[in-house]
Amino acid sequence: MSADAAAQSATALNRATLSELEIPVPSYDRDTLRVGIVHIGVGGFHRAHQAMYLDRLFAAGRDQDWALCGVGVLDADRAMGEVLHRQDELYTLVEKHADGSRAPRVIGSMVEFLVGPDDPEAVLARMTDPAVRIVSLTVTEGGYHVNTATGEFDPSEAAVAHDIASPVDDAPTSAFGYLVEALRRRRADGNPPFTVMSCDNIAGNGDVAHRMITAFARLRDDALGTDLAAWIEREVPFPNSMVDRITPRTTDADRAELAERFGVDDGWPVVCEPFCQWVLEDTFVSGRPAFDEAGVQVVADVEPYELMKLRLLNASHQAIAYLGYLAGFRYAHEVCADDEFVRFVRGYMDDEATPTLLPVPGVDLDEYKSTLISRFANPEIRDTLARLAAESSDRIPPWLVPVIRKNLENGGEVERSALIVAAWARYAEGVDEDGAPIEVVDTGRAEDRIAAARRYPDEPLAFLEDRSLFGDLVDDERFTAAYRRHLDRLHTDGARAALQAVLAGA
Ligand SMILES: NC(=O)c1ccc[n+]([C@@H]2O[C@H](COP(=O)([O-])OP(=O)(O)OC[C@H]3O[C@@H](n4cnc5c(N)ncnc54)[C@H](O)[C@@H]3O)[C@@H](O)[C@H]2O)c1
Ligand SMILES: O=P(O)(O)OC[C@@H](O)[C@@H](O)[C@H](O)[C@H](O)CO
Repeated sequence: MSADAAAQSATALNRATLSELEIPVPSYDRDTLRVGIVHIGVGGFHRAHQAMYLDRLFAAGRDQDWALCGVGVLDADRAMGEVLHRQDELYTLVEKHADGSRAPRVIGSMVEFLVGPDDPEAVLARMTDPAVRIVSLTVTEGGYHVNTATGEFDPSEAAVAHDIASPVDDAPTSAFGYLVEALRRRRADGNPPFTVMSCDNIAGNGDVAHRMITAFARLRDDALGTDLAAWIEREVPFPNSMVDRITPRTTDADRAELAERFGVDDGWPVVCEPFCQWVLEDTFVSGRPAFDEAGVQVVADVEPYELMKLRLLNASHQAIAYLGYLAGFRYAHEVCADDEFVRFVRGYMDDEATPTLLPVPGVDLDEYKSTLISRFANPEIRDTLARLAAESSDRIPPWLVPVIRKNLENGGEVERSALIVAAWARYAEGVDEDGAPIEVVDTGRAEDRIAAARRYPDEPLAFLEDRSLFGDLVDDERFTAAYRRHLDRLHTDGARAALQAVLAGA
């Protein structure tokens, strides 16, 4: 049967067709689930992670009053809304194993999806329902509006600026706008607040959410003459968490494969690696699902785990992304099939990232790092370097710059980190080693990064001069010497030679 024919004969996923499917489907009665969590930012990751853990709990007959209502606050989220509405909020999660096998399963833990721009009052009504006790977030690093130079709240984005100044009756347009207006209404109604549970890749994600959301509320208090910020500060918990599961963007090939191999016609399945981890701090105002019974590690202090993950996994993704792209690769697994790149990444992990970590209870770091390399090398995941190289200004400053600063303070090594930063600068020029254009994706920063990168060679440190991204790294002679040497080599000899020089200790 041709791919087209297979797709046409596949069964469209929705509640009426569940019993016809030949893959695992929810074994629980979704009609008895009740919404207890609103999640803002329903992309691939949330659907591969938190929604999957809840599906596991429901399948075990637990906690049926903690079902999910997904919310999108951006116009772009309409596309997800259309697919999920058509499919009764069901979707397929496909785990891709390195041996080519697949573990697909229909996830049923989301029972409602609301698009903010279409019906803001419906979103607020759900968020103010006392049955909702958690609002969770995956709104990307940029969604927290942190000024990377000062670490303070940056109110300049249009949607946020609108929500700070608008009258109470105006519809919110940003995630923070919805959160703070819902909390205001709950307090006015005499109801307890909800817990705000960030699941983004940010060190101290709960603490950052806490500081940014209260700063937003303070500015709104100033505009409206209210006193909500102090109440939020006092009453709303913001647990920290470390979240992990490599979830690439869904492609048409993924949709076609699901139809051909498993007979399921799903408009927006999620594909991911088999590995999954969630380490969560136990601070909730009105309870939580028994996440720990679904495999979540509930701990008192998340910090050692999140530093380990962000500095070993996410910063290594940055190492792979720019150098790998410039060397001609397009996928993470291709880079990790190359011995020189693997030695480089492992060297960064061992000699630069690891000395900056805290002791991590119960984790063998050597094994963790080896597992990371094999996860990156899974050829079935097909994680694109373009995904890993996007939004660099939100990623290098929080993940790699703290490693560099710590090593500079302690006399530690910075050679590999300096090459990673130089490779970002070279990549940001927007032209690859064959003269082909590179699409530099860096929301709100791309133009400025490209312009700074292109000031090379006249001003070799121009890219580093932005203190909002790099702090005072540009003033450190040891770092700038390494950075300049690597940047020169990237231009004269290319990414592979620059990497080989570091491996050779040159
Ligand atoms: N994909 C992964 O491998 C992975 C793994 C661990 C953690 N994460 C975390 O999850 C986040 C999302 O990743 P994804 O793969 O789901 O991406 P995605 O592009 O599939 O989805 C992103 C979601 O965030 C929403 N969003 C983006 N900017 C927003 C903003 N300013 N305000 C409100 N909503 C906003 C989008 O509408 C969308 O629903 C990442 O940025 C990261 O912090 C991702
Ligand atoms: O999703 P981001 O923007 O936080 O970062 C890109 C990747 O490093 C990230 O998505 C990883 O795949 C993920 O953190 C693995 O758990």
